[in-house]
Amino acid sequence: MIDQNTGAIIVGCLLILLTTLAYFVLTAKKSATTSKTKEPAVFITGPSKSGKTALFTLLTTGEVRNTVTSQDTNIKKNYESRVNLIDFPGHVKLHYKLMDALRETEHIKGILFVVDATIDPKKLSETAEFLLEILTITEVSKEPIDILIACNKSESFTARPPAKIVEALEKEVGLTIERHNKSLGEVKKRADFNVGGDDESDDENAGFLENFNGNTKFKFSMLEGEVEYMKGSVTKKDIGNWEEWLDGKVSA
Ligand SMILES: Nc1nc2c(ncn2[C@@H]2O[C@H](COP(=O)(O)OP(=O)(O)OP(=O)(O)O)[C@@H](O)[C@H]2O)c(=O)[nH]1
Repeated sequence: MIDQNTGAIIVGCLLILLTTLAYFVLTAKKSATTSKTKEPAVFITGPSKSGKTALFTLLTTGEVRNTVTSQDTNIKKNYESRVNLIDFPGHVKLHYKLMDALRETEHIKGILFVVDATIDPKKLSETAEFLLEILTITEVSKEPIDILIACNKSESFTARPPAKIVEALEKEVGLTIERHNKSLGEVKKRADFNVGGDDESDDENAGFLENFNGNTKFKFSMLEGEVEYMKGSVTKKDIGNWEEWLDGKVSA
């Protein structure tokens, strides 16, 4: 038989135990969602089949190897004893992996955005949308993040000059911003009509995108982060310019 006092003590102990347990579970959950990765990183990204994994392999092994479409990230920890070099898959359905990493990494030293220079500039709209998606995060980060548009496959006779590719990308990014701001404007008008003038938008990217109104042509030079472009060829191991850019970012 347990007397009344012993019962009260047991219940008290159980309550303390449960409260402590709940506290630890909640704190662990909170820190898991708010803490950012502290290790500095350089990201390799860009559309599918542009040669990202081939470049990652060349940078990390010095060899040109056959690659297959990636479904997951490739990571080289302590690249040049300084940063994590991470290659992200290019498929649209896997872009979230990059977006999550962009939000969760505290020190992004630079982004190598690899494009296929042989692609018809008229078919760059998806690539521009992807780049804009990246910019909406990198441009509002504490430190501006620099981007290298690495125009790969330049040894091919169908490759276009990097300046042409960048010009086409700027145009497409500008058009995407216009479309976005126009539809946002329409949503706002409807909201004003319905609720009598609420200026607040729940679109987290609106602030950045609204900086660019229809009167100004979008240019990469308008951005906080520096956007450079250089040609190269992984197959021909002609990546000296990109490596120089990378060295600059890694040692900054
Ligand atoms: N001609 C040419 N082909 C290249 C070059 N670099 C890569 N490739 C080829 O392009 C194809 C795609 O290369 P990957 O490295 O797998 O492309 P990726 O960007 O990682 O593609 P995802 O994994 O789909 O995102 C492969 O067949 C490579 O051999 C290059 O400099 N010149």
